[in-house]
Amino acid sequence: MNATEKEEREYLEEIKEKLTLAIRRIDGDVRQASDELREKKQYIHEQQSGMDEADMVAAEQSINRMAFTGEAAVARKRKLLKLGQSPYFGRIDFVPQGKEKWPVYIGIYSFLDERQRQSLIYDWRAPISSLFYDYELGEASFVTPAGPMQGTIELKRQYKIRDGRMEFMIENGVNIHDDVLQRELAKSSDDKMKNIVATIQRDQNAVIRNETAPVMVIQGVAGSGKTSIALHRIAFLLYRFRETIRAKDVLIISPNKVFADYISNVLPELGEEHIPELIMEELAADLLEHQHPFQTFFEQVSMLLEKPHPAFIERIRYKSSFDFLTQLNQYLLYVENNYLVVKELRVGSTLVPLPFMLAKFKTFHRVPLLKRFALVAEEVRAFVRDATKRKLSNHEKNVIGEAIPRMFKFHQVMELYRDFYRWAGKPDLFRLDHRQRLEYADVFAFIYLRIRLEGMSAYDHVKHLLVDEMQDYTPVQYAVLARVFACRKTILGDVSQTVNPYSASSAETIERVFPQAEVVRLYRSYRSTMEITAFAQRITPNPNIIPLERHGPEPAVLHFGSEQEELQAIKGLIADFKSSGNQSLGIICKTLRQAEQAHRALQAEGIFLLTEESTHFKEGIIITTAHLAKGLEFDEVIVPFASARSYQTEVDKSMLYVACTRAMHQLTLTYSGEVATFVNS
Ligand SMILES: Nc1ncnc2c1ncn2[C@@H]1O[C@H](COP(=O)(O)OP(=O)(O)OP(=O)(O)O)[C@@H](O)[C@H]1O
Repeated sequence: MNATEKEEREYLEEIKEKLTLAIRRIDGDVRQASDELREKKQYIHEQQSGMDEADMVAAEQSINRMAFTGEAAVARKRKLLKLGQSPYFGRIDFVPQGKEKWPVYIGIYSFLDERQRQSLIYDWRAPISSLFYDYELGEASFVTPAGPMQGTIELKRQYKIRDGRMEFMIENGVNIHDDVLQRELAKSSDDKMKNIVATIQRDQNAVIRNETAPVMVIQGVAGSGKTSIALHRIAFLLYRFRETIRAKDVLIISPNKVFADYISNVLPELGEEHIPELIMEELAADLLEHQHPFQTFFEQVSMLLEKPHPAFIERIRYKSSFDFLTQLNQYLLYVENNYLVVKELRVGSTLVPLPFMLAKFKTFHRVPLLKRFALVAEEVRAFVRDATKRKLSNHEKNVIGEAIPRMFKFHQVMELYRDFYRWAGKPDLFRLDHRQRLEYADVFAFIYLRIRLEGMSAYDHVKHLLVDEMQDYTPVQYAVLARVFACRKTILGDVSQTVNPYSASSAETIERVFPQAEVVRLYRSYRSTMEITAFAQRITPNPNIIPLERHGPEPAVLHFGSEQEELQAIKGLIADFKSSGNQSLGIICKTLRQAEQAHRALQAEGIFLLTEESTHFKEGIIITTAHLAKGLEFDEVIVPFASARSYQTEVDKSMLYVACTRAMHQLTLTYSGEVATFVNS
């Protein structure tokens, strides 16, 4: 051990000591708070009879305050305990111009020596911590609340501290990030998504710390860290704007419950509370007030995979186009200009003249059309009241209330939605599914019409919206999101990983809906070995992808005489996996039917079947579909039934690409008959 390392180890012990003391102090505070709380409750209980309402309110407030202080102390203690395990991961010695050297240790949370009023550990989100991510040795600057601060970085170190013990320390080198990154990526993954604070890369840091973009669109290749970055960005914004945004003010829209569960660890690991999340279908059901049953996205994709009917594809294709949104908007104009015929109105002996009626409709022209009638009716009632100089009877009120909506051709948004297809000259493109539900492609278009015609304010409280898997949402869906969520947004995805190529959106499409968006493109891929990335590139090429230099076995493509033989061989692969040291294995099929078939054959091997109904991510060996595996990753992936018979269409190709890009270290495809042509191309 050299002198520097010895010094650092001693310093680590010192910090741990200080953390232990701080924890003890908190324990004391918590004990005191709980004693006081008990005493206060006792006092109130005894004095209750003599207290008036104001006393009771004051007592309740003081109890709440005490409880809050107690809870805050407990939360702080939890953070300090975690810091005790791994207090910091980086250090820079920064010398601001004309000032003394400033050693800055950076950790997952901040730690202040309260007695000396000195920061011992800086939160990774603090302004000064950006130096660690953005610069090597030499000149550097960061932005403080008082303006930019220039200086020089004289030293940069990285540490891996686990269970309070220093595992390694890396000094100054130009590639210090790469060394640690390589070690991190070579590890096996056994669990849910993890935080990456110690190895955030410069381009990723720029996205995380962007404070200005009203809409941030991250288009990144498979494994480029999009989801990780987006979650770190939320943690950053919660820190930076802690006075105005709380965890409960953020909303994550995820593709499914398993994914939501898979990512649910990251923010708590970063010390933030749980963030509310919804899956797209839940949002849709909520916006439809649970009144219109509809097909799910999974069901739509399953139909495309199992029975790809041309008319069904045509409906999806049309409703996923930007033109469709334009036509809906044109139709709304047409409705305004043609379906509302304002007339004069006779109420008893009073005539409400046409100019009055027109003027009132004009006054409310910004109000959604179907909401205007009630407002105009109020005005008309006032007019008649003034004219007759008496109160109106209920009958007269009702006459007015009913007569005005009658000036409009339709009453239900569903009638208008059907009419849209007649107007567009495409009546065949609207169909309910075999269970009389809306097809998935219609859900957001119908919601869009509802919002435009009836208004909506259900999600005004959301201050930041995160949308993952953006490629799977259509322009109409984005138009709905834009209207429902007026807040800032982070939208991320990869157009190569669409599960439905007929309805895929690229960053460019999203830019058309959000012209104010800042688009960032990420090409470095961190997840897979170069061999796996090269293999996946043969399925869906992307010349821009930059795989991180990390090697592993070549992906294997194994041929068998029959499906039985194939499944028998997979049992052998599972046994190999169990003795390999790898911790997670994903067996990823094209369809649920295939996954169920494989599950039946492999059940004895302790495999968990993940389906659309699953709500939790499972560790170990999982069998699932490519659609559900999207966003997840495994040390090892097996793709069964990778035959030409099974993988034929564009949708199939997307599925194969998604399945292969889930593998971090090892990938095996098995098939019987002919191998899928996408694999050979
Ligand atoms: N800077 C980094 N340091 C360490 N690991 C990283 C970094 N960036 C990404 N990773 C790792 O790369 C893997 C892929 O990250 P993530 O799932 O966020 O990517 P993604 O772009 O959302 O992937 P996909 O679109 O393929 O689902 C994860 O294991 C993540 O921890």
